[in-house]
Amino acid sequence: MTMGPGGDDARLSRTLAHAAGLALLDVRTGHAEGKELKDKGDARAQAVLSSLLDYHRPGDAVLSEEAADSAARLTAGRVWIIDPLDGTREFSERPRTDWAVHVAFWEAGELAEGAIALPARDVTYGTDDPPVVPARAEGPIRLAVSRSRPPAFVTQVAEELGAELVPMGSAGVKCASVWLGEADAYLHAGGQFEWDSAAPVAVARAAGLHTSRIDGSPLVYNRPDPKLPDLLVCRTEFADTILAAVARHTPAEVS
Ligand SMILES: Nc1ncnc2c1ncn2[C@@H]1O[C@H](COP(=O)(O)O)[C@@H](OP(=O)(O)O)[C@H]1O
Ligand SMILES: [Mg+2]
Repeated sequence: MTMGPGGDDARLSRTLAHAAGLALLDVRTGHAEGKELKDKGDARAQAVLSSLLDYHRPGDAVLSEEAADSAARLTAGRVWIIDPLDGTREFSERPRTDWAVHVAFWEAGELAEGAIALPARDVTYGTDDPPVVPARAEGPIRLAVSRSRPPAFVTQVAEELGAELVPMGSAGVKCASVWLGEADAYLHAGGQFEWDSAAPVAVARAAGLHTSRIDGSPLVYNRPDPKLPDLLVCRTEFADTILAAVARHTPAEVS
């Protein structure tokens, strides 16, 4: 852990996510629509995160959805993995609130800290103060799933489990729905990148949730190829049941 300007790494993750979130809210008050609004949001949030990281942690490497990748991160001991705007589509659809800023900190082989801001809901979750997962009410398993491109195999798994699908945008918001008790699991396959899940997975782990690939193997970050196409984040009591159901359905998205 590094203490420096901006506090320790967990505290800095929160500060960065919150600051980029304020900038995104400002962008959203403008007149831009559609692709122009998405592009402005991506660029502004990237600029805020990049300048704050340059100032607070000039020696650290960065992997961002919105910046050129550098091989330097593969030999670095400290790497920030950021998605300046996750749920870009939903960001451009005012007044939707299911979009997020992801800031994760990776150190020596493992996700160490992270924060995710949901600016339109005026809340930031972080490993510095992990969410407390509420007790579960009775009822069918609820699976958070992409609202715009739900993987076909998730529908098959849901049918087998008698589960309900809860569609929403943003990987981060779907993970948050699990620690908030609004869903029991976020199941995804078919494509994603490390920045889509790093910060939400760091927070989910700190909250005591199960996090893995859909074959049950560990999620590994800061690899040479940042593709990380599938994941399961869920309440621990459902991990075995969901992984077993997934194993009975070969996802076309990953076959
Ligand atoms: N099949 C796929 N291939 C690549 N990225 C995907 C994907 N499905 C989802 N994602 C990414 O995961 C994030 C959440 O998607 P969704 O809301 O559909 O669940 C989005 O990130 P961005 O908004 O940062 O691009 C989206 O681009
Ligand atoms: Mg994303």
